[in-house]
Amino acid sequence: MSDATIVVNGLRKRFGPAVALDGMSFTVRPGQVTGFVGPNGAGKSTTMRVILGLDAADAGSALVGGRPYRSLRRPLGHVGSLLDAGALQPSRTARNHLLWLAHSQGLTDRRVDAVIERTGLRTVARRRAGGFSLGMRQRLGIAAALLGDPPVLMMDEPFNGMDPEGIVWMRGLLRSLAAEGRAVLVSSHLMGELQDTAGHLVVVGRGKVIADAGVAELLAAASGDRVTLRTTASPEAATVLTRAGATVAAGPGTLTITGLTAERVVALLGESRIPFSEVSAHQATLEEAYLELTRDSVEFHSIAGTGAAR
Ligand SMILES: Nc1ncnc2c1ncn2[C@@H]1O[C@H](COP(=O)(O)OP(=O)(O)OP(=O)(O)O)[C@@H](O)[C@H]1O
Repeated sequence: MSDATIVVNGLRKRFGPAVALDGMSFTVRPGQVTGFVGPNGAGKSTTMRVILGLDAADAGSALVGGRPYRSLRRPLGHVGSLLDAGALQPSRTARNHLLWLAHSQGLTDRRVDAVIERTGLRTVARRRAGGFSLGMRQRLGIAAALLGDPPVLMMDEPFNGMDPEGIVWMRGLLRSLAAEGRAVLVSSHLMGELQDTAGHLVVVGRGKVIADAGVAELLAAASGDRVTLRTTASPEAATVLTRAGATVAAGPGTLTITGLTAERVVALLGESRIPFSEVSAHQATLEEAYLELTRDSVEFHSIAGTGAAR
């Protein structure tokens, strides 16, 4: 799918004195889920609105499959989006809402039934959307986004309001949409939602990109080279490992070692016949990696955290 890219280049946007976008640039590639994350007010929604032509940027460009959204004749066939799941006519049934959208874009009733099936809405398709829970509205919004079978998908906080079963379902759906070769951009606040789903992360703060990298790469960088060791012979272990060049810090019941790999630690302890019950390389979570990256970009730190509560 060569149309499956989003290219955002140098976007700037002010709302009065507030700078919403300050040179936002990134590319969303096909075949993987790209997580779009950052603190409140970082500019995620504004970026998505500019990509969809709902807000005009003061400078820069945003292209979907190489073209500005506004130049697309049948946009649903190029990009599907979920921005505000509340935006629907409450008296229409879910199916009628989708039929109305489909007919406005020259799409068939068969597409409507296909997306109802794919989003698990079959049993409620003839119910009025006004009575839907937020999670069901999200599914309906996603059904609408999929109507035109677009190569590009963009979703603003699709996990919002979903119960745990819905979250698991959503992760699977996002992964399968990406596996079909689509470019999938998903904003989220909760890193746990994106762990095991996103292959790539675009981390933003204060209107620009802070990090743009593969998830594996970010996790490796955040994990550092720390190794945890559990042993009943701490002093002996510390002596051997320090002599081999490591820095050793004692924690509750464990030693934390930097400067040696877990394999090397095991080998050194074995050579010196020092007993141990655990040697493990520290594996950061996506949330730890994210918090580390965005530490300087959060608009409102908690008062206790800044030491200002005196
Ligand atoms: N219509 C608007 N009028 C005035 N200011 C706006 C408007 N839309 C966005 N902003 C401001 O632009 C900045 C970026 O907001 P945006 O909603 O894009 O961030 P976000 O990353 O999506 O935040 P959140 O995670 O809270 O949804 C914020 O400072 C916000 O207050």
